[in-house]
Parts: sequence; structure tokens; C-alpha cells
Amino acid sequence: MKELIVVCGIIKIQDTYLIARRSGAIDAGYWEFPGGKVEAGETLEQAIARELYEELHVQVKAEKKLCQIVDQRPDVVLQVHAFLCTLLNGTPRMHVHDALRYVKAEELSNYRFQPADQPILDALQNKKEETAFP
Ligand SMILES: Nc1nc2c([nH]c(=O)n2[C@H]2C[C@H](O)[C@@H](COP(=O)(O)OP(=O)(O)OP(=O)(O)O)O2)c(=O)[nH]1
Repeated sequence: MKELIVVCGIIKIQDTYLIARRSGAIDAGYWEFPGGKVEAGETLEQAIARELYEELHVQVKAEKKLCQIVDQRPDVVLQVHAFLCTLLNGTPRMHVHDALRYVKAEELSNYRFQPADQPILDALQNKKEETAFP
């Protein structure tokens, strides 16, 4: 089975997390943390910065890995590395998504994410990231 390395970035603004709804052909309607495939020669942190610039037109710094999940799709296995990010510059705007929301940890379960994302949501709801956001 083909395997892809993917990163996604979690931006916390005050007590909310930025989530985005996918549009287009693949997984439309699912909420996610913005991200995408790591390219050859890139570190995970570089991939986060590039993807979030492409998708939201913001500059971020990947601060800390929150967790890694395996998202098994019918045709591909995604190794998804979820990073807590600091927003350095810009205001997130939609470029490839069709909705953006700022959501409190306890509200994340009201949104339809990929089932494989549950450990990310659990980690945020257990506030394991507190130290990364002084
Ligand atoms: N499970 C899970 N997958 C995610 C999240 N965020 C995210 O981008 N992905 C996955 C979904 C896609 O299958 C994969 C690649 O995303 P993409 O298609 O936007 O990647 P890309 O920008 O590199 O795409 P491309 O147009 O260059 O082909 O990453 C997430 O929060 N959870």
C-alpha cells in the first residue's frame, strides 16, 4: 500500500483552535487541521510552514509535535504528523477550504473530522498542549 507523510498545523488563538472544511473532490465537507503532503527534501516543520502559507496565507512556526496518527484510506496510508503552531504573521483566509472556524476544545466534537483524527482531538481536549502555549 502506498504511504504518504502528511503534516497538519494546529493554530490556537486565545482559547480556540482554527479548523478548516475541505472543499473539492477529496474528502469535501470534512473538517481538518490545514496541512498537506511533505515534499522531498523538506523537514516536517518546513512542510507545515509551506502548506499553511499556501492554504491560509499566513506565516507560522511549528513549535511542537502534538501527536502522530495513521489515517488508513482505501488507496493510501497517511502518516499524519500534527504540530502545534504559533501564528507569526497574517490573518488566516480561505484559499483551498470553503469554511474556517475558531472552535473551543470542547466544541471540536461537534464537527465531522476523519475518524482517524480522534487522537488529535483527544489530545487537544485533554489540554496536553498547554505548555506549548505559555
Ligand atoms: N486525517 C487528516 N488528514 C489530513 C489533515 N490535514 C490534511 O491536510 N490531511 C490530509 C488530507 C489529504 O489526504 C492529505 C493531503 O492534503 P492535500 O491534498 O491538501 O495536500 P497537498 O496540499 O499536498 O495536495 P496537492 O494538491 O499538492 O496534491 O493530507 C488532518 O487534519 N487530518
